[in-house]
Order: sequence, then structure tokens, then C-alpha cells
Amino acid sequence: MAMKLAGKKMLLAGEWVEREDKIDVLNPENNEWIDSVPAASKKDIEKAITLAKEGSDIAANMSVRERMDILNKAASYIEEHHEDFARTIALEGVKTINEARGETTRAAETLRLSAEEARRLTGESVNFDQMPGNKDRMGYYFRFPVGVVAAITPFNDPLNLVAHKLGPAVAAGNAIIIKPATETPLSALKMADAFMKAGLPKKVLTVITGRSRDIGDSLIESKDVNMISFTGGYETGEMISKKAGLKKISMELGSNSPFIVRKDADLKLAAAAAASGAFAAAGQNCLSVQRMYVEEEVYDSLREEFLKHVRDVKMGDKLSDSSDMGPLINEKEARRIESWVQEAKEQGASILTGGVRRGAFYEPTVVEEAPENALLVKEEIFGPVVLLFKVKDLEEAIERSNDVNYGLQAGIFTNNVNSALQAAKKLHVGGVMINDSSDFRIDAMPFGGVKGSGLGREGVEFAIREMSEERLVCFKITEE
Ligand SMILES: NC(=O)c1ccc[n+]([C@@H]2O[C@H](COP(=O)([O-])OP(=O)(O)OC[C@H]3O[C@@H](n4cnc5c(N)ncnc54)[C@H](O)[C@@H]3O)[C@@H](O)[C@H]2O)c1
Ligand SMILES: O=C[C@H](O)CS(=O)(=O)O
Repeated sequence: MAMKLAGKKMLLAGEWVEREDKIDVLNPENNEWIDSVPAASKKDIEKAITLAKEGSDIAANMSVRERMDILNKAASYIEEHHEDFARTIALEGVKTINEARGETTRAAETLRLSAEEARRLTGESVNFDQMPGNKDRMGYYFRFPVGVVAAITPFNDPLNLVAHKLGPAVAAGNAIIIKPATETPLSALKMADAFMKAGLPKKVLTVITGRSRDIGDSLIESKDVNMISFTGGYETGEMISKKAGLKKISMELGSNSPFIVRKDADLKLAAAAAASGAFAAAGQNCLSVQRMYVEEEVYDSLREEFLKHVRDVKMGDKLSDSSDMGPLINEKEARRIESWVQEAKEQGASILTGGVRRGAFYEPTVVEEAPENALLVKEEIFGPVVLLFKVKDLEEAIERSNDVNYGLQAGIFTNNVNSALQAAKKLHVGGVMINDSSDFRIDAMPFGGVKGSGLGREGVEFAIREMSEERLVCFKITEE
């Protein structure tokens, strides 16, 4: 079913353009055609960068009020067309309609937060006379935009993760070139339409669609791009950071989130939180619960409670209100997960539930005692598979939690404040959730990871800071 506007055209410095060379957007659930979008050429990228440079001057000269008004108008447009945005997310991506509705609400909120934070893009005075001989100096620093931001976004949150780039970029006074995931470009194009209708000056925004190999290098290597804001997998992020050269980069990468359950935990709450955190977006979620470390005294009880929740997850048609979980982004990813589970099983792991693939769908699956060197344990599964492990104490749980090359967020269930503080202190991650799963985020909080999970922080205020720089001004006062 062709979507309104969204596809067929991409936005090149505020102008909607078509191209002979197109890419089909398919519904992952059934491979049905939804729409087609232009495949941008290297020439398109070069033109986009040239016009974005002009756009960066326009954006920098917009008043804070103008930026705020545009951001709030774009948010209002999304709210007024909420179901249309949600259906686009659900059709092109992996989310059920209810999950997509949640993302749409968050995306509008992310833009409103960006408007709010535009007010706070300030500097402060500097006391130069803290150093001897500077009594005749006074001054301050202020923040200015980096210029041109190239934003590259993943398939799993095709609207809100674009908002987390576009909102802060506009708030900080930058021009931005967005390259959405090849699989899910329509939501980004719809958001761009919202900004055009909100009055964003044309040259400030480009959304290019197409094949990464045709777009990537020209965008990443250009010296006229001042910052790359990337969200995606570790391997892609590492490749981009090597090619980027001397420019600001922000990397929001993969994860392999641990979930610790202490013997004093509320097991019913823990089991429910783990199931919710593991199967949202069919596990295609950077914060997905992947490894559960449960103290041996409560392991059997927690496992029983958890399995009840997992078996209640309804996998099915994304557009059905009764579906809890949709498909993987394509059958190839579902087969990858199927092979990883098979590998662990051949190495002695037990499949407690699930483990069945149908096309791009893979059932909610729980694997017990997978060997430490299995792909399921060391890599990011990015699918509806959770690993259960028994541990003897908190120390073992923390040590094993840290024993991967990822560190985005972790969750721990305990009613002991010392255990919570130990976890907060010793888990090598960007965020520790106490009595919540790793899958917790509000769009205002600092968000990002360590190790292979990324560089820098998003969350609106923090992204704005990354997309701007300080400039110092110092007055030397001379006698009249
Ligand atoms: N940390 C976070 O905030 C966060 C949020 C969402 C997803 N993710 C991560 O993203 C990954 C899943 O998303 P994905 O499969 O879309 O990731 P991906 O790395 O395959 O693709 C991400 C983006 O990079 C583009 N890309 C791929 N190769 C490129 C190249 N050579 N040059 C330029 N662009 C290129 C893709 O087209 C897409 O737009 C997972 O690892 C997940 O953990 C992280
Ligand atoms: O997939 C990773 C997302 O950033 C998590 S959330 O949807 O923003 O909470």
C-alpha cells in the first residue's frame, strides 16, 4: 500500500526530488512492496553538501525563537498526524502498531525537548583574575553551531532516532544531512515534510535515500561536513570513524545488555521487566535484555515466572492491536539468529521455549546456560532471544556482565541498597537501571555507552552540546 507523500521523492536542500534509480521499500513481514524512494548518486551527495554549507550560515543566523517555533510546529504536525506516522513506522519497520504509536509520541516529545533546550544553549562568564596579573581582564564564552551535521540512522526506531539528530541539530543552529536506514526511509521523509511545513529554511535540511555504498564515503569523508552523528552497529560505526578524518563524531552503537537478579529481588517484577525489555521490537532494540544473571537461590523460581511471561508474548501481524511482537527486519536476520541458537544448542545449551523461525518471524526464545564463547553470549543478538545464567553471587554477576565488548545499559533487581550501589559503581556501562531492565530511557536523559557501544552521549541536551562548540571572549580593560 503506497504511503502518502513519504516515498518516491527525497529532500535535497528543501526541494523534493525524484530519481530514475529507485529502491523499493518492503514490508519485512511479507516482503510486500510499500513504496519506492530515489537512490541518491554521488553527485546528489556533493550537491547536498554544497547547499548544506550555505544552509549552515542560514541556520546559525536563525534566532533561538525561530528555531523553537519551527521545532514546536513540527512536533504539533506529528501529533496531528499521529496515526499516519505510526502506520508508516509499523509498515516499513519491525514494530507492531502499538509499539509504533509509542515511538511516534516520543518523537514529537523529542522535538519539543529540542525547542526547550534551544533556550538553554548558553555560555557563562570566566574569572580570568583567578590567575595573578589578570585583574584587568573579564569575559565569557558562548556556544556556536558546528556547521554541517551528517546524521546516519538505523532501521529499528526510524522516526524517534531521526528526531534525536534533527531536533538537536536545528536547536543548535546547524544544517543537517540525514541518511536514514535503507530499509526504513519513509518515516524520516515524513519527518522532513513536517519540518518543511513548519517553515524550516530549505537549505538547512536534506534527507537522502539510497544505498549506503553510494552515499557513505562522500558524506563521511567530506571536509565540508563538520560532524558525523551515527547510530547503528559497531562494525559500521568503526568503519565510519576510520574514514571520517578530523571531524566531530558521535557514535551510538550496539549492545549486549545484562540483567542481574539478586536473591532478595521481587521476582514477579523482575520477570515481567525482563520479558518486556527482551521482546520489544522483537529484540531489535539497542537496550534489549540479552543476558540474565540470576543468583542460584532464586534461579528456578525466576525462570518459571519469566517463562510464563515469555509464553504470553503474542507474535503476529504488526498492524494488529493484539500483536505484542513483529518480525525481524528481514528473513536473512531471522536465519542468522536461528543459526546462532543452533550453534549454542550444539555446544550444550538448552532451548527452554521458542527457537522456531517462520520467514522473517522468530519466536520469543529463552536459552539456558549457553557456553561463554557462543556468538549468542559475546555478540549483540539484536533479536528475540534471551540467555539465562545461574550465578553464585553479585560479584560473579557483575564480572560476567562486564565480560563483553559492549557497555550501553544494564539492569539489576535487588532490594539491597549496597548491591545497587555496587552495581552502579562496577558495571562498565553508560547507564545502570535499579529495579528496571536495561530497556529504560526517557529522551531527555544522557544516553550512550562505553567500549563497543559508542562514543559521546545523546539525549537532547547532550546531543545539542555535541553539535555545538564553545567560543571564548576576553576583554582586556585599558585605562581611559
Ligand atoms: N546506541 C543506540 O542508541 C542505538 C540505537 C538504535 C540502534 N542501534 C544499533 O544499530 C544496529 C541496528 O541498526 P542497523 O542494522 O540499521 O545498523 P547498521 O550499522 O547496519 O546501519 C546503520 C546505518 O548506517 C548505514 N550504513 C551502513 N553501512 C554504511 C556505510 N558503509 N556508509 C554509510 N552508511 C552506512 C545504514 O544504511 C544505516 O542507515 C544495532 O547494532 C543496534 O544496537 C544503536
Ligand atoms: O534501539 C535503541 C534505542 O535508542 C532505544 S529507545 O527506543 O530510544 O529507547
